[in-house]
Amino acid sequence: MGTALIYDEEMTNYKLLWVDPACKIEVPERLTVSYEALVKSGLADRCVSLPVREATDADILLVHSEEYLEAVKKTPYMTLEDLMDFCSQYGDVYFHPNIYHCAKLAAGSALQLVDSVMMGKVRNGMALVRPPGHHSMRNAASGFCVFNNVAIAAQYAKQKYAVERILIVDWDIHHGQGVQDCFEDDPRVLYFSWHRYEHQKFWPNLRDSDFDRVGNEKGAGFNVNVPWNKVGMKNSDYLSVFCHLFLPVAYEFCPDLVLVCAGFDSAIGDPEGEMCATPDIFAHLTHLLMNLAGGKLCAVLEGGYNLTSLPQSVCQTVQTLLGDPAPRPANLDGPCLSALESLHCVRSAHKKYWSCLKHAADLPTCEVSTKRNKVGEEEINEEQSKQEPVWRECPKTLPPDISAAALLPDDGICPERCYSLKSSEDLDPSIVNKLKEHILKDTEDCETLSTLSRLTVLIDKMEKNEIGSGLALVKDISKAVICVVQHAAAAPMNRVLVVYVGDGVVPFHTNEDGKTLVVQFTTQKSEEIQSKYLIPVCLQKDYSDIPGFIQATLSLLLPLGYEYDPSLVVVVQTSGCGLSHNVWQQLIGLLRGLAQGHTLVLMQEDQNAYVGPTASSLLGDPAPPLGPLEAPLPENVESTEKLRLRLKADWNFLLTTGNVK
Ligand SMILES: CC(O)(O)CCCCCNCCCN
Ligand SMILES: [Zn+2]
Repeated sequence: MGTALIYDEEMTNYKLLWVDPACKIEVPERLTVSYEALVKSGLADRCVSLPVREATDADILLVHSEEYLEAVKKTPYMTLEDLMDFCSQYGDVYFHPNIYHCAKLAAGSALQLVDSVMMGKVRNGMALVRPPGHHSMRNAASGFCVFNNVAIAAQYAKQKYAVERILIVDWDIHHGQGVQDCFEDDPRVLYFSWHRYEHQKFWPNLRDSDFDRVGNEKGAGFNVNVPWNKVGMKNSDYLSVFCHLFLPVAYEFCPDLVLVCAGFDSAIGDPEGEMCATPDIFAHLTHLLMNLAGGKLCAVLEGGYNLTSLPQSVCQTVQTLLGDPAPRPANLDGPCLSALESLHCVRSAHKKYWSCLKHAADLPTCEVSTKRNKVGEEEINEEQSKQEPVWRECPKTLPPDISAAALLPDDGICPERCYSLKSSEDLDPSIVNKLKEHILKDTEDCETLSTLSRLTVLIDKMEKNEIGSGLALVKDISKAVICVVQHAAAAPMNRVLVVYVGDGVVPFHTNEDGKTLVVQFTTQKSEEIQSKYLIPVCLQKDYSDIPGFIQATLSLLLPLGYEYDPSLVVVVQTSGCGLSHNVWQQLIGLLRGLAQGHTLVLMQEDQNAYVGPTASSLLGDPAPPLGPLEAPLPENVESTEKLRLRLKADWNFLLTTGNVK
C-alpha cells in the first residue's frame, strides 16, 4: 500500500494584504517550495496523488460553532477595512477574500487523508495545506488558523469510522491550544504536544500550555504537554521525549489511527521556533510513529516558516512515510538540562494516569527549579543567537535496490519481495580462507562454510547499501554471530549493535573499544554489569510480559541505540525465547530506524515460523498493533529501572530527570 500526497495550488491563492509583523511569515511560498522540493526529489511521483475537496458545513461544525462558521462565510465579501476589523477580534491571524475557500480545502484535505487511510486505499499520507489549523478554537480564529484541520479530521474519523482511539502528535513548535480545547475531556483522543513556552513568555502565552494541564474529568491523562523553556532544543531533546514519554504512553494507549499536526517550525532556522533540530529528525519522528495503529498515519502540515528547512523537513517526512529507512542521526549528544526538567515534570504529572510511567520520579520538591535557570546551564549567548543558523542538508539517499535479502537453507522458501542469497553464490576463496583461519579452525563442514561466507557477502553488500537488510536461518547461531560481528566490526568506522533475544552466553566478549554494543534480553538474573558495552536486560520468567518487554525496548534499548548510533544492527534470536510474532515485529520495526535500516536478523534454523514476520518488518511493513497494554510486571519495571539508573552515568539518553546526579 502506498503513501498519499495531497496538494493543490489553490491553497496558495491568499496572502496578507496589509502590514502586520505578527503575520507576515505565513506566506504562500511555504506551500510552493515544499511541493516543488517533493517533485524535484522524485518523492511526489512515488506517492499516490489525491485530489483536495472542500470540507462541508457539517464537517466544520464537528468542531466549530455555527456563529463562527457563519461569520467566516461573510469574509469573501468584505472590504479591506472590514477584513482588518474582522481580524482585530482574534490573535495573530489574518483574513483574505479567498481564505475561507482555502480553509475549506485545508480541512477537506485532512478528511481526504482520513478516508483513503481508513478505507485501506493507502497506508499513510501527507497533506500540504494552508491555512494551518491547530490554534483555531470552536468560536475563534487564532495563529494563522481558520478551521482546526486535524481536530475536524479526528471528530470525522470517530463519527464515520467509529475509530475507538486516536493519537494526535503535534510536533509543531507552537502549542495547539485549539486541539487541546477540543479534546481535553475526551479519553478517545490522546493529544501530545511539545511547544516553545519559556515559562509562558512565548506565544500564545497560555498557562494552559504547561505540563500540568493533563486533561479534565474523563479526559484526565489524555492531554500531554511538553513545554520547552529554552530555545536551542536539538535532535537529542526531541528523541528523548519520544523514547521516555510519547512512545511508552502511545503504546499503552494503542491508537487505531495516528494524526500528526506536522508543523516544521520546530526545525533549525525557523524564526518562530529558534530550535536547533535538523530536518532529518522528522524522518525519525515519523518512523517511530509508523508501527502504531498498523501504520495508519495522516500527517497534515501546520507551521514552518524557514523556506529552506521547511522543504527539507517535508521531504524527510514523506520519504519515511514511503518506507525508506531514516538516515543515521548526526551527532546525538543527549538531552540538555532544561529538556530533562521538562521531561521530568511531564512524566511525574502523568504517572498516575499511565502504568508505563508509574515508576517515574516525583516532581522535584522545589518546583521553583523549573522556573529559573540552573546555575551552570550554558545560556545561548546573545551574538551567537543573532547569527543565522546553518546546517548540513542531509544527503539525498536512494533506498537500496534490494530492501531485504534472505539467507535460508536450500529447502527454505524465500518470502516474497525478498532477495534470496542462494548457496549457489560462488564462494569467494579469499573469504573462505579467512573464515577457515579465524573461525572454522577445526570443522570443515562445507554447509557452515557456505553459510558464513554468504553472511559476509551479505554484510559487504549492506555496507555498500546495495542491500538494505537481511535475515538468515543458521544451524550454528554462535558461529554466525561471531563471524558477523568480527567481519562487520573490522571496518574502522563501523559500530555494531547486537540485540540478543534469549538466554545463553553471548558467544563473544565486547572489548572496551566500543566497536560492539550488546544488549541482551534474558530471563536469567544478571550479576553486576561486566562492561559498558554488554548490557543484560533481565526480564522475569519468560517473555510473556509484553508491556515489560516493550517498556524495556522503548526506554532502554532505543535510547541506547540512538546514542550508540551503530552502522549495523544485528538482531539475534536464540531458539525457544517464545517471543510473540507481533512483539518481534515491533522490535525489528523500531530498530530499523537505526543504522540507516541496515538490520541483520539471525535465527536458528528451526525458527522459520519467524521468517515471514521478520521479512515483513525488514521490508518496512508496519508491525501489527499489540492492543492496549496492561501494566508491566512490577519486577520487570524494577529491574529495568534499576538497570537504567546504573547505566545513565555512561549513557546520557537514559536520563529522564533534571537532577543528573
Ligand atoms: C501553525 C503555527 O503554529 O505555526 C502558527 C503559529 C502562529 C504564531 C503567532 N505569533 C506570531 C508572532 C510573530 N513573531
Ligand atoms: Zn507553529
